[in-house]
Amino acid sequence: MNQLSFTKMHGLGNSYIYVNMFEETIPESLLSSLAVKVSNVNTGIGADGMILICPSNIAPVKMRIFNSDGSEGKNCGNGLRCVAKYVYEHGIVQEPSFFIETLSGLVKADVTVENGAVTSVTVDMGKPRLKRSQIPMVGPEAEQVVAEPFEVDGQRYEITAVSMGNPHVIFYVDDITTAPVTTLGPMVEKDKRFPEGVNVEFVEVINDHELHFRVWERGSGVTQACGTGACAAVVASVLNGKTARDKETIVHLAGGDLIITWTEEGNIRMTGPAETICTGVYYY
Ligand SMILES: N[C@@H](CCC[C@H](N)C(=O)O)C(=O)O
Repeated sequence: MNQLSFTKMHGLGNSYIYVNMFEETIPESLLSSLAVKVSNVNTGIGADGMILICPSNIAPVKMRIFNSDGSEGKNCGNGLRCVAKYVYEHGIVQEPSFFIETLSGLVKADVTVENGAVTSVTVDMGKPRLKRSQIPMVGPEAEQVVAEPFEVDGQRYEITAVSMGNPHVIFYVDDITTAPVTTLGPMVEKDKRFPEGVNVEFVEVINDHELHFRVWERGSGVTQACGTGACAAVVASVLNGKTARDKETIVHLAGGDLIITWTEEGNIRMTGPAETICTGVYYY
């Protein structure tokens, strides 16, 4: 039987099983099925997926994220803050500001440390990608998808699509408590117009710097929070004239709040917490 040391961490309730690949070895062919197994709440550890903290040739560390269905994502906002906490607290990095490699590029993390523990992390998530071909979504490649009519099951909606290195689609709702997260979410996640699938977000605008947010994540379903999704919601809200550019926006997720700014220079800055739940050994 194989065994694996792990750390379970969460960012606003979006939990993953973190594996330190500086010390562990897992064959590439097992990663997807292992993510499914460890995520299972009954027969595994229970999480929204698995995140690998890996050596990198271009940064101090590389993050790989697997959803609970075993699919590999290209980015994860809550995961980045947890990886930043892990590598700082485990001495893999010594400076409070450092780069993390992801499958969608390099991002920069700045940790806030109190009594040796990381309490909050700001990540410069880079620039949102707005062309249809970059989401990706079928249709005219160079066009943006902003307040575009979108029909599902005979019902008409309006969508805005944003890539934060991974695909997001935003639906505005009048009341977040009745948002059709578990009904519309899974239908849109696998809609053919999004050839790589999509993370589906529901947003209620409170005012020009505050949003309510719920999510159906590609590959994981309902989660308490999605960092890249919250960044995408802020971008969508600026594009739709609902919130201001270059101003801090508070995004209220099911698991707590993120503070996000789409800066004048074009990058997205996200600040929020990262927490360690437990460590252990998993047998497989
Ligand atoms: N929870 C994440 C996003 C995880 C990946 C996503 N489900 C995908 O497949 O793109 C976040 O905090 O950003």
